[in-house]
Amino acid sequence: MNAPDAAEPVIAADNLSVRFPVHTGLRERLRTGRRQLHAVDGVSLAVRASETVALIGESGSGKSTFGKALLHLETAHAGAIRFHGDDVTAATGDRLRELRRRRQLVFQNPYAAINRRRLIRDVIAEPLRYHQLGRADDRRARVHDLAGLVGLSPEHLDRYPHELSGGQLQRVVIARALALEPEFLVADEPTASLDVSVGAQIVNLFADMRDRFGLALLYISHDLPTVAHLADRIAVMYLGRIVESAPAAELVENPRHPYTQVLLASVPRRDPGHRRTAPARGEVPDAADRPSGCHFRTRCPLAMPVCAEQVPAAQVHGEHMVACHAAT
Ligand SMILES: Nc1ncnc2c1ncn2[C@@H]1O[C@H](COP(=O)(O)OP(=O)(O)OP(=O)(O)O)[C@@H](O)[C@H]1O
Repeated sequence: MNAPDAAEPVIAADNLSVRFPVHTGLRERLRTGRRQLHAVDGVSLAVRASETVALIGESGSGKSTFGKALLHLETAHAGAIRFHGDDVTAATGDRLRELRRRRQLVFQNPYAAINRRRLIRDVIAEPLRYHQLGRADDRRARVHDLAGLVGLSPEHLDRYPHELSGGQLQRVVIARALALEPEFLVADEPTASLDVSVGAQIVNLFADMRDRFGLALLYISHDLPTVAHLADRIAVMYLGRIVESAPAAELVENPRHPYTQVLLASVPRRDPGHRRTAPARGEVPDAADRPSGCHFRTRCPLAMPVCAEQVPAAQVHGEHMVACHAAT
């Protein structure tokens, strides 16, 4: 077997789309036909080993749906998912089972991810038992190692979930996700239910685990300051589409899409000379009824007539992509 190519993404989405049916009354269905909500609309994104790509955007922009689609937890309606270059979009059976081992999810609420009636040691051992890995003794030793790795002490293992804090429980979920030595991890707002300082420790733990195991990490968040430190690249999503992506420092220093500028402007800056962009007007439109052309145009301070008529093409300058008619 050839050595893996470091530049080859662990996982890549090519023009991936996910749609959901919109349930409407019979009269409307007869008038307009069956409607669909385009939660993810032609998204292309790749994550390499030891790399963190952050996906940011307001609630409802399709971030979680995209992350789940990469893990085969939502069905892709169009486009492809590649794992180490292989098209795995239609994987089933043993291949899908193997892929499930190699790709894991940590999501927002650790309480919802854990069976409350099991001891912590059994929670962490679940995937090892499910995939029938190792003998009972080996699994016991492995659970101890995993606990140490994520900063839990051996005493935590003989407790029940309700005896642990939110931060400790999120460490349990991370240990469980790492048990099968995945190559790709989706972290979906993993600090959203935690205090700021505990959340910061969890972010550091993700960075540690990424570096130690060479994980490809997709980190989903609506919090730009958090991801600016953690991520190598940031992609900004709005109503199903990536509107801008760039290396993290470049995106923060030189945001080119008005939506990214608005997201950054809502973050307090220490620099007193910093000019604030006007906040985006109004609410995010209904995802089942997106504006024509550029979906952001109804809230955009720079909107022009062309924005209603044409979907902006992706402009690529080096590693910086922006899809906006007004971006120069
Ligand atoms: N199972 C589903 N059935 C129907 N619509 C769905 C389903 N899951 C998500 N949606 C819709 O798809 C759109 C994208 O949702 P998604 O949860 O992916 O966004 P998000 O950016 O992750 O938001 P949040 O930060 O609130 O989780 C939303 O309009 C949501 O209501």
